[in-house]
Amino acid sequence: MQARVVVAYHSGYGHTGKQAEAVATGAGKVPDTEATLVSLAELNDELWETLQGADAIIFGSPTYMGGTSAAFRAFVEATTEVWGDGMRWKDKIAAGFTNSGNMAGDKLHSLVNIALFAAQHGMIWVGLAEYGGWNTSTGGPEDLNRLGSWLGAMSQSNNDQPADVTPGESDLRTAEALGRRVAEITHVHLRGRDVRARELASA
Ligand SMILES: Cc1cc2nc3c(=O)[nH]c(=O)nc-3n(C[C@H](O)[C@H](O)[C@H](O)COP(=O)(O)O)c2cc1C
Repeated sequence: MQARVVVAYHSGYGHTGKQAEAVATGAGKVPDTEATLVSLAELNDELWETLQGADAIIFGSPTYMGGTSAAFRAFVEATTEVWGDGMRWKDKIAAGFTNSGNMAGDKLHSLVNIALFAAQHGMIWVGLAEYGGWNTSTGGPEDLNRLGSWLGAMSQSNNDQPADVTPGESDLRTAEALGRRVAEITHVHLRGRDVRARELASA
């Protein structure tokens, strides 16, 4: 069975876009997974069709002033149409990621906001499930999940460097890990749903 994972992101200056690419790479590494990357810069019919066809949507936004970007928020508000039309994203798998300039930078607030948004749609949230890194005397910034986030994947980009340099390698590996996990969980979910439908049909 093919799992369709869509990574839907906004990025003002490319840094969250780099993270989004890594998330999609991770998802695409899981066999029988179709990983699609879509920008939320333009909310057109093609975008809505792609999102409707997804089994899982991984949402990404930069953290601006302690929350998701205005463009991401415009997308969130536009999804009320999907919600109002019979909760069409209900039971899709969801996850989230964010990038910002500071190590903390209030990124958690963006992830909480994205998780609440997914919950309002009746989606099933998947966290990162990796130990936190860079938290011992022998740890360092190269550790996986160096920013110690579990609700979703975080990455940090130096404010004075472009997206081809920052976020760094460990944050991109962390983003890949999220993509892989979401794809794996999506396969399990699809299989389970299939089995359950057959059980109910034969009951
Ligand atoms: C309007 C604005 C607000 C920002 N607010 C924050 C913030 O609250 N916390 C933070 O750590 N960085 C903040 N930054 C820095 C960005 O998060 C950082 O530059 C990030 O890499 C931008 O991602 P992007 O290239 O995908 O747009 C802000 C940047 C902008 C332009």
